[in-house]
Amino acid sequence: MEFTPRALEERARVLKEQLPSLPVSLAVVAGSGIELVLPEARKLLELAYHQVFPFPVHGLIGHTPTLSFWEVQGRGVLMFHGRFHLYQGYSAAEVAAIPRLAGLLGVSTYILTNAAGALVPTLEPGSLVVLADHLNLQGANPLVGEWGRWREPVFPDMTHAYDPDLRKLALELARQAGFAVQEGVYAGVLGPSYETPAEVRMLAQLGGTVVGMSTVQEVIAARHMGLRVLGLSLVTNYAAGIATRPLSHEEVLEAGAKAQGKLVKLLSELTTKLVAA
Ligand SMILES: O=P(O)(O)O[C@@H]1C[C@H](O)[C@@H](CO)O1
Ligand code: HPA
Repeated sequence: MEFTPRALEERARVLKEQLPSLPVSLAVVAGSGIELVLPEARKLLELAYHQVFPFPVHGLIGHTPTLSFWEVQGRGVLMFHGRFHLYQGYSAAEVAAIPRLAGLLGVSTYILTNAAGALVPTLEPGSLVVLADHLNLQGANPLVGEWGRWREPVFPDMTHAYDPDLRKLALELARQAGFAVQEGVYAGVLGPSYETPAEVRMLAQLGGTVVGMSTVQEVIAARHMGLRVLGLSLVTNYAAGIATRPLSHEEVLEAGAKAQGKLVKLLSELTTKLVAA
């Protein structure tokens, strides 16, 4: 059955009745191999994705697909553990369901994390990249057809897709914590095969800093919903040709798990600041 705006709106209506009645301001999405928690907050509820999304959910190693609801200073924070990827066979509309649902539930700020490969040799695995922009090289857009007509604007501006104030705040907090961090451009490819060394050279020449297989559809949909977006890439590996050994998803998951402490700390501080603002 086709996934329609009506189906998502209906699901959001039902979820609003199930979720604790706190004003929700923030949603956070965890990328591959990244287990996110908010150490200073209280988890009030957890729902499996098949209870949350009105389309069939099939998983991928590295993801425990659940939505958790946290209370931070009397406000609600949604955490989406795992995302939908085009390469898994999900449509662009399904991939974009997370930010759209978050928007319907009242979220105004959308923070996404992902695991990504470094396109430049100076960017070491384990470091963080605050996304300043992206290249959508996935050959898809979540606003095509009915979803684009769902709400205004039909042609959303993407000049400041990644919110300048949120970027500044994330950079400041990461630097204060002593993390290796820089701003960069996310080259979003379809996958699931990793890039060839020639593709990696091309992506770097196009202006990419990191490469990954997610993020761009979500960001387009989030901007269409009017959400402020912050994107954080955890560099899990050097991209092909820069890396000295073949790439594997297991390695990406392992590296993600090893460095996720940084993201947990940064997100915890960001959340506290943003919820209080
Ligand atoms: O969901 P993210 O973008 O973190 O997942 C990355 C990109 C691919 O799905 C996978 C490749 O190993 O990890
Ligand atoms: O090197 C990569 N390429 C594409 N996607 C990725 N996700 C993690 N690492 C990579």
